[in-house]
Amino acid sequence: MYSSKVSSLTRLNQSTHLFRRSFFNQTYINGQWVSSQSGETFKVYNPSNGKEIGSVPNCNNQDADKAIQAAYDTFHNKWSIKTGKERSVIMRKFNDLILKNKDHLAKILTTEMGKPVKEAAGEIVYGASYIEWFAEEAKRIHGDVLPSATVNRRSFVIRQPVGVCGFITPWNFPSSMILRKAGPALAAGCTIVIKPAEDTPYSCLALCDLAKEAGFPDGTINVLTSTRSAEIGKFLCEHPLISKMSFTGSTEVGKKIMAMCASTVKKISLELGGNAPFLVFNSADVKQAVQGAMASKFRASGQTCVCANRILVQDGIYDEFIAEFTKKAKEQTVGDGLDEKTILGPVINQDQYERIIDFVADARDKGAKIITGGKEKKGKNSGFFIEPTIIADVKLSMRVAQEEIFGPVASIIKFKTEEEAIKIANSVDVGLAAYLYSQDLSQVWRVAERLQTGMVGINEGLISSVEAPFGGVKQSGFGREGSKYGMEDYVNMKYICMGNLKDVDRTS
Ligand SMILES: NC(=O)c1ccc[n+]([C@@H]2O[C@H](COP(=O)([O-])OP(=O)(O)OC[C@H]3O[C@@H](n4cnc5c(N)ncnc54)[C@H](O)[C@@H]3O)[C@@H](O)[C@H]2O)c1
Ligand SMILES: O=CCCC(=O)O
Repeated sequence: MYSSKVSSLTRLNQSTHLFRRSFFNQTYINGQWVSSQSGETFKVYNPSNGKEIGSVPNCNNQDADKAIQAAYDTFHNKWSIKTGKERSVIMRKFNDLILKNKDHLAKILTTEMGKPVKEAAGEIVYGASYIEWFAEEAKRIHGDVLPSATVNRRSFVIRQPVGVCGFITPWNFPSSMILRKAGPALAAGCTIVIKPAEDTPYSCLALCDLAKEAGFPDGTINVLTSTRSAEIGKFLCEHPLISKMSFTGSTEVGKKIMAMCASTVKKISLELGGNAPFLVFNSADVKQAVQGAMASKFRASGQTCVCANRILVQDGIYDEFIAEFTKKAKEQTVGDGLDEKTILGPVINQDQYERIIDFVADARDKGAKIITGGKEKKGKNSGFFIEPTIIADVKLSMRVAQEEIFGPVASIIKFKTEEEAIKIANSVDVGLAAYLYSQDLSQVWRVAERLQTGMVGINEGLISSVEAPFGGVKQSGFGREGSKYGMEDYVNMKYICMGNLKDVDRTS
């Protein structure tokens, strides 16, 4: 298993030299490792130390066209014509290969993205779970027989793959955001063209090598590593041979994707930004709430779309919650994700680093209290580290309350009544995840049903799992990834009407 080009990956642990060489320096189109037709490459850096990891091809529209054409041919001639069971067998093998190489993939992920290697291994397992789940679902893409209003007719619904799918994915989950889309797409019989985030192309390329080993036909999975996001994005969205775009990233870019897809009326899924409210009521178990807040806020150094962004705490337990939360936050070890002791890695890059530091300054200037942190951990040129930060007495006018922080900064707002908390929670134009902590069962249902989000965690800070539908409402997008609902985004429903059935026409 895991032979040829990637054999160095299996030796990842043995020396830094081999480790560095195991990062692919070509992209993957039509089953081949290739350079860009532009002849250009771009550099990728490790956010823990600012050092260059390597270079990958800077693909252009010519490369994109080649990848789309390969995906189109493979869709029609090889992948969609397999039975669900045949696709399932290959997907199952892909899942097994990912899990077998979990530790190697985790190190690649940590090196390019920064999250601690244990957390990265968790992401690999999480991503693989979508391949495993949808490998099973591939065998269950059922149709329907509908009751017909006319005796000499029979009506059916069949569900068919949408066709070639374009994926544009973010850097914060370089592996699982791709696999979460690839699971249902591949199971349905679709082929894919992926444009991974420019900060983190290596996890995607390593997955392709495993996909080849698993036996996907050439052209089933294609990758465009590129810094030309806007150009390639437009090309994919407007290309007539692409039937569906699935985008995970910011709301700002998601709106552009939606507008660009209008020209060819593509099916789209948008998994966009959040601004999760985390409500802690007086009846909550405070220790449990703090544990949930730690998990939700500081996962991936605060760089997840479902991270608690506004922590709303009721006045009766406000001081107790802050004291306990501060104690736990101070215990976090910040550092290089490859160091086993690290709990919090760096943030992704200089822009993100400066954005977060500005958020803290804005809150401080407007009168919030910085309880702990708020500072860079080391010189920013040697890694983008930020201490876990807690800001109390946050007002709604502050940037930490209005915008998605995407960093290890917790903003805490005091509230008095349930009505006030719900009003604040729903006051933003996005609605991905929300959390609430309460031991009052009636309150739990009252509040959960009124929160304007696609997902709600009750007395639970980590809610993502393959069995559950992941997705948002409002400007957090639409479409659902994972679960029994996840296949719907990758199939078209076709109604088939069979008429003039003489032998069943009871009127003749
Ligand atoms: N809802 C979810 O499931 C989910 C998951 C992860 C991240 N996110 C969101 O993603 C954001 C952070 O990720 P990011 O900074 O990579 O987001 P981003 O929108 O800047 O980039 C996402 C992807 O879009 C590409 N891109 C950028 N500009 C583009 C353009 N004009 N046309 C086409 N593609 C373009 C990028 O290269 C990248 O591959 C946050 O807002 C976060 O909440 C959402
Ligand atoms: O960042 C968004 C994805 C996070 C998750 O799947 O839990």
